[in-house]
Amino acid sequence: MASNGSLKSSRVDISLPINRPTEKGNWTPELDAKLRAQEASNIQIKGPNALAPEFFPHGKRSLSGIAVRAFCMGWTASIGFVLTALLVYHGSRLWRPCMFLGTLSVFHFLEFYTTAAYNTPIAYVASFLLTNGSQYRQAHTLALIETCITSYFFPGWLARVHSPLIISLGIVMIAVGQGVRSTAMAQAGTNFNHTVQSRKNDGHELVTNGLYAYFRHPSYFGFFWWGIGTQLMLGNTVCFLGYAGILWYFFMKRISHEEKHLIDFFGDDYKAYRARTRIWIPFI
Ligand SMILES: C[S@@+](CC[C@H](N)C(=O)[O-])C[C@H]1O[C@@H](n2cnc3c(N)ncnc32)[C@H](O)[C@@H]1O
Repeated sequence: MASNGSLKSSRVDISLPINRPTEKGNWTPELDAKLRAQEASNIQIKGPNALAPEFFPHGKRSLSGIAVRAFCMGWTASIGFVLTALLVYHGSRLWRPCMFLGTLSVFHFLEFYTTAAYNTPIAYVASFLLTNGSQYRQAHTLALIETCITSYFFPGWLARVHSPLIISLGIVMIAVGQGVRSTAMAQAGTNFNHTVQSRKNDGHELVTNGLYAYFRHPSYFGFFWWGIGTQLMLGNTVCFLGYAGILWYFFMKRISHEEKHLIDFFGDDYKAYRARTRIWIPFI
């Protein structure tokens, strides 16, 4: 590759796999060509051949940035779960923060993985959802602090309120929530976007099959119960109440906003879909 900085010389030959899922039903040769062109133009290159930032209108796709994050997620999850097993085996209460870090790493890895596998053109560094707003980071930091404090300083109290039944319930909620969310992202494919769309994109189709036949917002259902499950697993009382309240309020607002746009996009089809499905988050 020449280093004169011209756009032509900075072209890289990439052939990231774009799923051509005939089962998604909305795949046309035109859409395929458009997505491939978009993908090719959104690879971020560093150094003298770098494209200007305006070539990345939807966020960065730094391949090195993605590789580093995936590597860190893998290591954190592995160390977190191995330490959890060792600490539980030795009767230490400090398995909780390790398990939390492992669970968070799996969640953020799967956010990127499902996007990359089922909606390749919009798989950017941001798809890990690590920069999901300061309140999101604060919530997880507070949960980590609460579980460290209660595990270390209040073992007697924790032993009374945090029974194996509650821990098991939390783990089941995490597994179900994570499974539903990742499956929904896979089934919605190119119709799924981490950012609520206010304009209908070409090829955006109403998804009403798979999990969407039973849940109107399966990825939100999954995240809501996953989040509450993490706090049950950790034995956090303050953050359990905080997560439940904040997540409920957040999804209540978001769903009402998202559905207004979906009615604009799909009209009576969405109204009929809305009438026959439930969200399965209490009081929403
Ligand atoms: C973060 S995704 C969440 C999707 C859905 N609310 C869920 O929980 O699985 C947000 C995007 O999905 C789109 N979306 C939501 N429900 C949809 C459906 N049933 N069919 C197609 N697109 C949908 C919205 O237009 C929005 O841009």
